[in-house]
Amino acid sequence: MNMKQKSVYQQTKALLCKNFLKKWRMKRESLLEWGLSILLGLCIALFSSSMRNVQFPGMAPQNLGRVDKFNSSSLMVVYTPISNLTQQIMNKTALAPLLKGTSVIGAPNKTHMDEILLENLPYAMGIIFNETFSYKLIFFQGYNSPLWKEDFSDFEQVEMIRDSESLNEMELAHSSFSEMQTAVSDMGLWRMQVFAMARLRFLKLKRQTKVLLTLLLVFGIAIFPLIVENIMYAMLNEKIDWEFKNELYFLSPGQLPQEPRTSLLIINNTESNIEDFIKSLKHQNILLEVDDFENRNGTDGLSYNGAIIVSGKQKDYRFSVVCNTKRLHCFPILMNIISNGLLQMFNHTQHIRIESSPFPLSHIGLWTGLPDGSFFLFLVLCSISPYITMGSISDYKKNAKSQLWISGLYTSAYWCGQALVDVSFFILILLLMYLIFYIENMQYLLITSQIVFALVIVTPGYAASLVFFIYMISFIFRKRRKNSGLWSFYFFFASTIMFSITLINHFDLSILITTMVLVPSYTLLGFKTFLEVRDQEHYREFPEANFELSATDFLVCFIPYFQTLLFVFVLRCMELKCGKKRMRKDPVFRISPQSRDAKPNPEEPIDEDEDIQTERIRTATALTTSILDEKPVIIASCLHKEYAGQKKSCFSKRKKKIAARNISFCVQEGEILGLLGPNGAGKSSSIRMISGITKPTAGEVELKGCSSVLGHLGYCPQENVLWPMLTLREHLEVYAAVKGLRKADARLAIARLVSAFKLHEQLNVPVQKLTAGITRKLCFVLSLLGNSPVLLLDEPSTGIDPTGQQQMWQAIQAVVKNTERGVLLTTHNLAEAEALCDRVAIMVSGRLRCIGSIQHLKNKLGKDYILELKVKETSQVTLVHTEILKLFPQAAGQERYSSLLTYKLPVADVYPLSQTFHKLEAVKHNFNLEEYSLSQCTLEKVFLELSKEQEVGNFDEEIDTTMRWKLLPHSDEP
Ligand SMILES: Nc1ncnc2c1ncn2[C@@H]1O[C@H](COP(=O)(O)OP(=O)(O)OP(=O)(O)O)[C@@H](O)[C@H]1O
Repeated sequence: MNMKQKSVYQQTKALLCKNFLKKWRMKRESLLEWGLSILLGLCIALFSSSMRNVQFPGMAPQNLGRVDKFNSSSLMVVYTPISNLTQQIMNKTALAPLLKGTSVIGAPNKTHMDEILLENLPYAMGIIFNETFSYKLIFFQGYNSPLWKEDFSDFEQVEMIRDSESLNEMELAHSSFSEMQTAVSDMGLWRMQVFAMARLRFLKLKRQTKVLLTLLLVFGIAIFPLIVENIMYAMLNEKIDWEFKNELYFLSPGQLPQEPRTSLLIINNTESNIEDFIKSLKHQNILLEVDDFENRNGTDGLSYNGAIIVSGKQKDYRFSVVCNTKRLHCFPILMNIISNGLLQMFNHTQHIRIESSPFPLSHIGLWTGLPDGSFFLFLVLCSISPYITMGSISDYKKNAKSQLWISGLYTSAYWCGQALVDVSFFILILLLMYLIFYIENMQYLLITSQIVFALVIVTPGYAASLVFFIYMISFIFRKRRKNSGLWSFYFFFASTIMFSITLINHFDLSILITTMVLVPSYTLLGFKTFLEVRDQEHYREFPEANFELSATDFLVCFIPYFQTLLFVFVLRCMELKCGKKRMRKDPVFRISPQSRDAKPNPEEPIDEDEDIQTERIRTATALTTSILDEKPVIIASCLHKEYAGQKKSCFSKRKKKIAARNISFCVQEGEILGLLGPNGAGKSSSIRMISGITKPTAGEVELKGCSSVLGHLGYCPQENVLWPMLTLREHLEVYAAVKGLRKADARLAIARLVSAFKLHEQLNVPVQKLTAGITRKLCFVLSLLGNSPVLLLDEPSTGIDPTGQQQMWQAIQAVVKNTERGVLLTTHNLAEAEALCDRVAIMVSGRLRCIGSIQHLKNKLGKDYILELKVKETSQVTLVHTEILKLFPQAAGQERYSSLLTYKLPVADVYPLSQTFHKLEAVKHNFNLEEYSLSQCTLEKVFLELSKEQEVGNFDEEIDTTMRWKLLPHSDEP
């Protein structure tokens, strides 16, 4: 084989292996599920051989008035500050139809504006323009403010005005939520959340065609033996059911001889006339041969199929029948002829018919009395529940559960809401199975009102116990795959084993009840068996009377209820031990918010800049202060996070990955803090620790309002945590209910957010069909819903178009400004940070590198100059480098590509610029440079350079601090 062939062969082999592995991993789960279902099907043979989108009520149309009906002729608009731009904006704004006749006045500053506003109270409104993108509108409460406007059409001519309206909408929406939410009690909120979770579960179940198809398949398997039995029974009945008619062996009068029929021989041994009997036989349409003279005794010769010998006296006949041994059914026919003859003699009009029927094959009864197919039906019924109730595993894996908890969902509300739908659905399936069982066994069943009552008690209990049992299993295996097929098989297997144990022990009641208690899937079948046993016991004593259930019998019906209570309790304990940090005190599970216990940070901060040290001290002080008003909204103190890294080989030690090192910062009320940093710097880890999703290895987090009723967070995670089958509207409605917004409030809040973010067209589209940008917007909008005192936004604007980003920025500013809320925002977009953040912190390799206002960072890091030189001949590079260091002794070399040299020059080296350029011109001339450039260092450049500190692989062990970029010393002069 030559090299080329060999290579093609190897490539093909590799491709085949890759494809096989890929396909195998992709299909493994479905294979498991379907495979096990088929396995379940195979058990049939073994066994028998052994024995809309539902909408909340649509939004009620609200006539809230129109903007152009807004009586503004007497209104005065005062704006500040006065600049060319603000004047232009206001002139344009004054042309808008709704401001027709309104006087627009400029005020040099805020104090001046307030004076004018007070003089003209209440017919005045103020506009304060900010430096960046936004401006603030000031209205006197209750007067003239265009609060409830849904119609934005008039605004489309002036984009600026429309934006301000959305901004205003957002502010108003948020200020109104605080009043609404306090009105919802703990139990009221719990109920709302339960219904929201039930609705969520119902929608998911309804739209998961795979689950429904699997259920249908299992259901089909369950009733398959019954169907087969019935078909076989019908076929056998049709073929074998036949009547033993006289014509089978005997000729009719006047009929020609025809094999195997003969005439019927009557031998009269009575010595008298038997005319009455003969007459009655003639009515049966049989050709008779009567021997009155005792010529024949009926036993000799094969010329007759049968003979009746009559003896005795008149009216006291005795009959003997003689049959041809080759005619199998002749005896019953002769018996029937005699019987009907006698009936005729006694003037009875009816006559007896005899039929041959097969043994009822479809009802080969086990000695419990349960027929085969029906018994199998019950067994499969026990194992159907995992297909319905294991949805919480996917919620856990997709982080949807964490997201709901962060949004304030009570743990118990999550499980109870799910159970509400799962239990009802399971009861429905049970009832359907009962119906099938009843139809199948109608003639054998003993149904009394007491049995029906017992079933009515036991069925919901059984459904609830099995559902909570599976919730427990789902919680334990929440990090694994959803092996519903496997669990279904285990349930089937366990029930079969339990039945065998009770069978071996001759249905001993104590053993039966023990197995019912120990194996929840067997409880129903056990109860059925229990009824059978009680029936048999009763029948032995009183064969005639119907058996009735005693009070102790009814106690057995409550076994599943005890199991349910036990499972709910275990679930609660597991949630308490391993669940997420709770934001609120659960009114049902009685779990209190977990105290964020502080573990001391092992690392001492080293080589930290002054601003980081100041922030650390500020954070420590804020943590210990007892004055609530001075408490920041977010306090992150000495946060440290270590992840267990991957092993390089099975013998090597697992290296830890440090994502955050001793981070301290706080966010004040009304502040937006931007957290910047390169990929893998530890931003998301920090935000996850603050939200409570991840537990810090060391350090402490304190959030405002976390132990109060409003203790939930507005969190927009980096990945979109959504349910693909649900529509945008359904997501908003579910989260609104979780956050405790009443229906009317939720409707209003949703309408406002939808119109502010222009999501009308996507309202009823399932998330899986939305574009990435819209999906991201939805995640952001969900975090805005409700009155969250803390907003944690992890790269919210990723994938959103510039218009959407602006809407988002305005919304963030609107919810924060002049409120008690604080926002922590991570972003890679420096423009976003500049537009939004009051302060910015830059993280590199898990450490905070600098923190402060944008201006502070610019002053601190962005003052140096960047010198770039491109040489024509690479041999000149060393010479040029030496020359530059000679001319600018403080120059710091940056990256070097073959012919491109980059230096960072401190301001002191550069000024005066004329001299610098003179020197550079000389270098260009002497060293034959292609080109050179000298430019100021931007914030972006600083960010990029700080990012370079983060070397790949730093996280496995300690950071190599020798690799750190040393900032040049800078002077305070400009
Ligand atoms: N669950 C985890 N297990 C192990 N390592 C993790 C885990 N989560 C994050 N890391 C590691 O921790 C480091 C910090 O990750 P993190 O997601 O916090 O960075 P980031 O700054 O948010 O990055 P990006 O900007 O890409 O979102 C990374 O090296 C990452 O690989």
